[in-house]
Amino acid sequence: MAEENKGFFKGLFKKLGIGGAEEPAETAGEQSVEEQEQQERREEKQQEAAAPLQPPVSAPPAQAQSAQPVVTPASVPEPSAPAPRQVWTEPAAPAPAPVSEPVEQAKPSFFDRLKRSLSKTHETIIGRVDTLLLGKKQIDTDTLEELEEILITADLGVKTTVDLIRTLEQRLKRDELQDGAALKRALKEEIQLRLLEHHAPLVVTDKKPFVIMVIGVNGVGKTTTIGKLAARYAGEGKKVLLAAADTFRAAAAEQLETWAKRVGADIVRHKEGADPSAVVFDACKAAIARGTDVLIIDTAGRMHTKVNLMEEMKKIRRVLTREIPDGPHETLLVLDAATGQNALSQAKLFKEAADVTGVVLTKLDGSAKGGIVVAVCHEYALPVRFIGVGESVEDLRAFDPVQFVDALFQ
Ligand SMILES: Nc1nc2c(ncn2[C@@H]2O[C@H](COP(=O)(O)OP(=O)(O)OP(=O)(O)O)[C@@H](O)[C@H]2O)c(=O)[nH]1
Repeated sequence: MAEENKGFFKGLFKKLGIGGAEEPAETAGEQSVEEQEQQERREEKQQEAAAPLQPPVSAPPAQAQSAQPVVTPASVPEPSAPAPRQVWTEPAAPAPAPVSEPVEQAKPSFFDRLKRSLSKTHETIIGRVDTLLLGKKQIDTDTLEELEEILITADLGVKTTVDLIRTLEQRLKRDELQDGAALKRALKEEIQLRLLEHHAPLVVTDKKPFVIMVIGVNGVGKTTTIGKLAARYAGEGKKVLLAAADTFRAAAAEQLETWAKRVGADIVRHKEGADPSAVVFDACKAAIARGTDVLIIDTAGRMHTKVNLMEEMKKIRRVLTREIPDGPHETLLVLDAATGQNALSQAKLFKEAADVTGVVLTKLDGSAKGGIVVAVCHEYALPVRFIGVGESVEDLRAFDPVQFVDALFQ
């Protein structure tokens, strides 16, 4: 071996702390091919043994401490064994990417989720408005006429659209709509104003129990909404009782029971087909006796005519007010936003039949008909209390008109 190589190996093994046993055999002449191969294999093994000890440089400290896929003991070098350090001069191989380590993604904010949920509605309204305004140098009455058509077909409702266009015409006369951007700004402001006009969040007072009666046709998301509301109030430390007064479908009570267990609420339920009023009666008694804070009543939505609906509602109210004279404190109508104009007809029917005090619009996620929020609110002067943007508990949110319009226009 050349003299400088010997020096090099000596230095190397000294650094590795391996000692003379590992030193290449001192021979008078050159190493044999076999010896060289053995030497190379030894060095490769040393490098392999050293590599897993390299900390994954890219892993942030928090992750390194978090629950990681457990490394089986077999692959962990003995803690007492002197760990050979990797010092070989080969270009350092990048540390293996920690592919198996779950990278904690920052949860998108609710505003981002709302924006995503409204993306189809955004396309239906704002996308089409943008196309209309593309290259337009001047805003005139023709532009507003075309805008009117867009808004009506985007489920804002005829009454609300006509009202919006009239206001925009006045603003046009006042020279406030010089260009497309100004028109878009004005449209946003006017929609926001109409939503704010009737806006009122649901305030659960300290009446014991505070009674929320939930109504709406089947399939709109009533039971899911009740479960989410129960989770919200139970999360605030309130004692919640659910009344399964939708006795037409066994699965409805079961679904409610699952939610009750999940969120730690009480439930009163009868057999399938029982009288809904009897369930309400028992639930009221139980709520009073147990000192319940919030009593939420699920009702069936299978009354196809207004007369039936009114009769059923009257009966439930009669029983309820006998036990809790000022109840229900909130009659919450659940509407499926994805049904567009149907939701609007339901709002009309239920408002006349059931003294609705607030609305929940569910399934805004993935629907192109989110414009219905504006129509329900403005046309029927009903406050939208909550919106549903998905199936999980955190997907029911108190409605915020400013945030909603911002998310819609962005
Ligand atoms: N994507 C989405 N799905 C929802 C939302 N709210 C409810 N759902 C789903 O809509 C379906 C119907 O919901 P339910 O709560 O059973 O509706 P319901 O009005 O109680 O129906 P009945 O019990 O038949 O009267 C379920 O699959 C829910 O998970 C929402 O905001 N977004």
